[in-house]
Amino acid sequence: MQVGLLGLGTVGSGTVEVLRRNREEIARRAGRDIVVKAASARDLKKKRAVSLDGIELVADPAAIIARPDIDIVVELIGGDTIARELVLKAIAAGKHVVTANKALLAKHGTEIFLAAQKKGVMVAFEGAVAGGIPIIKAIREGLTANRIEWIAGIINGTCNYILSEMRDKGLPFDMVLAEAQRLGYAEADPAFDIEGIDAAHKLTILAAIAFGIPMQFDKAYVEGITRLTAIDIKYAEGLGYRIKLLGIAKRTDKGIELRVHPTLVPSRRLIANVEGVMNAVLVKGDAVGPTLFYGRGAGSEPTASAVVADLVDVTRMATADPEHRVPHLAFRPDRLSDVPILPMEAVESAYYLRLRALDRPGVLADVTRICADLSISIDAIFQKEAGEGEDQVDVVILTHATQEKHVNAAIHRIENLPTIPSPVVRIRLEELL
Ligand SMILES: NC(=O)C1=CN([C@@H]2O[C@H](COP(=O)(O)OP(=O)(O)OC[C@H]3O[C@@H](n4cnc5c(N)ncnc54)[C@H](O)[C@@H]3O)[C@@H](O)[C@H]2O)C=CC1
Ligand SMILES: N[C@@H](CC=O)C(=O)O
Ligand code: NA
Repeated sequence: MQVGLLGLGTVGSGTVEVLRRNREEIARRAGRDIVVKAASARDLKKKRAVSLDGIELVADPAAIIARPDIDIVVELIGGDTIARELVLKAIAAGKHVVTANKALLAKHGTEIFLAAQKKGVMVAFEGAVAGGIPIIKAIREGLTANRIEWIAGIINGTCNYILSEMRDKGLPFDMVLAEAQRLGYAEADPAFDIEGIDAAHKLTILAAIAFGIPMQFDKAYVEGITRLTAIDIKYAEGLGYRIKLLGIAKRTDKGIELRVHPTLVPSRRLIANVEGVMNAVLVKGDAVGPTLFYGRGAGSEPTASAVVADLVDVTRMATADPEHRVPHLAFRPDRLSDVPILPMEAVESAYYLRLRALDRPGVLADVTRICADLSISIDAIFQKEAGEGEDQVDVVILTHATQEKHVNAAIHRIENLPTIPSPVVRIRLEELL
């Protein structure tokens, strides 16, 4: 199979390297040689760590799509503008497409998969979610007997790396983010990572293949890690929890929860101990029960591992009748469900609340009364010691599961108390299993 590669950055160069190094083994698996014939790059003269011997370098990615000798176009440019045009162009030209671009699929997946279905070509995207972990294949094929109940995952390597390094080494946020960028983990615009957007792109894709719903990125609740403070990480640790950026997709009687936010997870859970760039995805199926998938979620060769696996899959299935291929999103495109995505206020979770209170009698009574009025059941309440010479104390409350709208109402009332001078910190808490 002849491959045309669009983009020779972190993942593109890893793909060239893995294909070159494991060429023979890959050919023995795929039944045919898979070779990169041409690649497009913005800077043709740039010195690269990877050997490009035998690969024709061109500036214009559209020229690669137009070549009749290219069977598969691999899109590794990123973003959802040029990449969308190129992917649609490749499909229209009858090429199969492999991409690791979650932003593109979460926003334009419906259009892209429809175009591919009409043209009878494949669009493979294992690299788009949790890097090297074969989670798309696992959910779409390995767990296909199950009614998936929920998914909870650490699906952004950059954020997990930042949280781990802040907690373990006490390093400042900005310094760790710069290191994640240097290591090739972060998106071109790292705001996509730290604001939770990249995790929401991936969660959108996971929810679609798990529940048989259309991609609905615009309905996902997205909260990143930029407002997390060292003090909450420390208090959580003291209470037996770790804070992780989780993507959660869950079926309920009323609809589907689709949410990305920092989450307290009991420290004894396996997923709480996933550190650095590693990702982990918990999938609960009705027949299999809980399953956990773990591995590198970002970086050059881990992501290339998924891209090359897709190339092998496409090579194996290229001559098969399109009707007999696994559907792109696991479910037949004409059998998608219109079950609604729940607004965040309707979601149920437990909560960690931290308030800074004036050290006066009756403050705790006021706060607990507000919670009781709103039927919020308190699991534990801790008052931290005031610092030397301070007349304010931190109060930490852990609640039982309750609807988010009740917690928001309680926070509003607590913040209006004269004894509470600053905003209440709210972090969701999930026991998970
Ligand atoms: N870096 C990672 O760990 C992972 C990245 N991804 C996804 O893979 C894709 C690529 O990511 P990276 O390799 O990290 O990005 P990158 O920024 O390292 O590489 C992108 C490459 O595309 C080139 N490019 C940009 N515009 C171009 C154009 N018009 N024509 C030709 N080339 C152009 C750039 O010069 C750059 O070399 C993105 O969609 C990203 O979200 C997915 C999983 C992991
Ligand atoms: N920026 C992403 C790269 C992989 O998808 C991440 O940090 O996880
Ligand atoms: Na993957």
